[in-house]
Amino acid sequence: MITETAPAKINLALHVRARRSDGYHELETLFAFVADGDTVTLAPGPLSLSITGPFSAGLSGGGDNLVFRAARAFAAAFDLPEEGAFTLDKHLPVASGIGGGSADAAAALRALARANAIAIDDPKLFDIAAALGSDVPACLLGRTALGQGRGERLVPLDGPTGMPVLLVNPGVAVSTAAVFKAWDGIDLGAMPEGDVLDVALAARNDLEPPARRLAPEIDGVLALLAEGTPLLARMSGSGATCFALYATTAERSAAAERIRAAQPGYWCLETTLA
Ligand SMILES: C[C@@](CO)(OP(=O)(O)O)[C@H](O)COP(=O)(O)OP(=O)(O)OC[C@H]1O[C@@H](n2ccc(N)nc2=O)[C@H](O)[C@@H]1O
Ligand SMILES: Nc1ncnc2c1ncn2[C@@H]1O[C@H](COP(=O)(O)OP(=O)(O)O)[C@@H](O)[C@H]1O
Repeated sequence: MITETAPAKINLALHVRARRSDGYHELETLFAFVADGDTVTLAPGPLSLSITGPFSAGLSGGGDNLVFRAARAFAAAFDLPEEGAFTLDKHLPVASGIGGGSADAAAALRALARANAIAIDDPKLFDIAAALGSDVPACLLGRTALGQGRGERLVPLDGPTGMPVLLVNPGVAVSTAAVFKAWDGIDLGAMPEGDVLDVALAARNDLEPPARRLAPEIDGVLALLAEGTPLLARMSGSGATCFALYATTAERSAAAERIRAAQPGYWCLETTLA
């Protein structure tokens, strides 16, 4: 059996630069990953998927699941039979801006590559990933990177590994397509260059205003995160999950404790940057 982790992605910053004629948007985004997420396992057998874990309810295990889509695309690209008994242990909230589905697809591709002795940096794997979703190539790379294009053009960067992070989700699913559609079309400018943390601090998430209009619960999450002592508090991706970075684990734990007491229904994950 092969086990692959599917860590949550966060967008330390996300600048939307232009609407494209193909329905996507031109981005500049700082991708980072945390130490926790879903887990995908692959055992020999016919193609199947079993979903366990705290966020398994409400997630379809049918053919449209990104794990199945990844397995079918892998088989087609490498001319192999469609097979593999997958288990997905789902710990990340669904449709929440932290790329859970994309991470699962990337983990399934990594597991299949290992099972078939295909190099993990095979360019064909990145082509499959890009066809599955804009965030899947970044999840396949799995390290801090600048993403351009619709997110698939990647430049690896050295990030602040080990930095304490708190993720908070208010329990509302947000549609990525709807948030991009609600973007006002105004290009607020390029992302600066330099040290990842400095760039993140100087940059923005341009999807925050439209996401906040669609899901006002995000306002409450950002207000709670701002009350502590974060180095940076911001929404990730198209939301509704927000993250905060801290200098110490004590500051992160104090913030988590305060938020859990104020909003017991919110999902809070205390983790670190990978
Ligand atoms: C916003 C981001 C930031 O990392 O993350 P999430 O909020 O999904 O985590 C990504 O760009 C999401 O990537 P992903 O979730 O893979 O999106 P896709 O399946 O490719 O696209 C879903 C829909 O989002 C819109 N979309 C996505 C990416 C992009 N650069 N421009 C877009 O306009 C399109 O309407 C598209 O139909
Ligand atoms: N394995 C999966 N995990 C999560 N969502 C999935 C999965 N497979 C398909 N999806 C679908 O993909 C959409 C986006 O999910 P997700 O990747 O969690 O969003 P986000 O990137 O915003 O965090 C959801 O609407 C969900 O139904």
